[in-house]
Amino acid sequence: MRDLKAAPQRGLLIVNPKASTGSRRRTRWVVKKLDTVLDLTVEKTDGRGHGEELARRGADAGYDVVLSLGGDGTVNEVVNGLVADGRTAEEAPVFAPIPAGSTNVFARALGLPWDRRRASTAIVSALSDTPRTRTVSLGRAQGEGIDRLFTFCAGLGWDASIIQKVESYRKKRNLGAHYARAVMAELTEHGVEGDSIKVALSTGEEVESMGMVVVQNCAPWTYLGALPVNLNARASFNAGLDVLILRKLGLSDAALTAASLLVGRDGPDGKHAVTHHDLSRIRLRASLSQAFQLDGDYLGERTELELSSVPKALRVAC
Ligand SMILES: Nc1ncnc2c1ncn2[C@@H]1O[C@H](COP(=O)(O)OP(=O)(O)OP(=O)(O)O)[C@@H](O)[C@H]1O
Repeated sequence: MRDLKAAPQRGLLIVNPKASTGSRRRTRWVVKKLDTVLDLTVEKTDGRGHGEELARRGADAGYDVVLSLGGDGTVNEVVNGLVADGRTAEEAPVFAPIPAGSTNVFARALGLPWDRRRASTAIVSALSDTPRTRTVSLGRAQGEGIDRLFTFCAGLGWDASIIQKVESYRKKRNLGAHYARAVMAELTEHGVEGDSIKVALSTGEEVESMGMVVVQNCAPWTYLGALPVNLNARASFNAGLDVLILRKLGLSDAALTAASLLVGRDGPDGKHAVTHHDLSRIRLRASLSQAFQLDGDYLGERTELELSSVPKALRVAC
């Protein structure tokens, strides 16, 4: 086990220069701040997958702390690189996410401020005199050519189709309006008829979803601006996975339920949607291939997936 040593620890900052709220000036500010407590190396990502490769190399090279400066896509890549090759939380470097995306769900779920300056200050304080870390769970998605960890959520069906649409709109500002537009577009395109997704829980229960299954490793599922969207409000880094299963989509009021869940107005009502808490495993089998998302990134279509909880998988400074 590699303990946090007295400063300066060796730190690697992985920067996504294309992250939606990043800039060279902001990166310089963060680097200067981190330099006060870390013997810091800075690396920039040059495209998809590079963050994972840099983090894996950083873990192999024995860095004490690896930080990301980017959005949740970069967080996902860096985390997958850090715990690659079966590294335990004790063997991997401590991780810290500095927000530079538009939503930054993982960092905010850890209690870090959205503002990167305030988040950097909190992380510097966590890494200073009395190193402060916590160990969090991760989720793992396996099946049909995928084996990846997720930090906050995975979804099959409607929510992933909506994320695909929001990504295609490309403009990152006014995310709330983009979500609302995507929900309406999804309703217009597919109506209220969802495809069947069979959900087998580690408790032995089996439930059928008509159109949407959202799995969370922590709460909230996402934010619309400052508003947390809590599909599974009890989800926690200290427990297994939580799941929301949309049960019926055959009626217009069910479509409204789905829409209001996705834009964060209401929690599940038990009739149209149910939730299950603290599960070690969830198996999904869809009648037709469905849109799939991991940590808010659309990853194509899948019919069969297994999602499992990896307890105490990663140490974070926050
Ligand atoms: N140099 C680069 N050029 C283009 N894309 C990159 C580069 N480096 C990383 N990426 C990719 O950009 C994607 C999105 O990055 P990230 O999540 O950090 O920012 P974001 O899109 O602004 O975040 P959010 O979705 O929260 O707004 C990641 O999947 C990553 O692989």
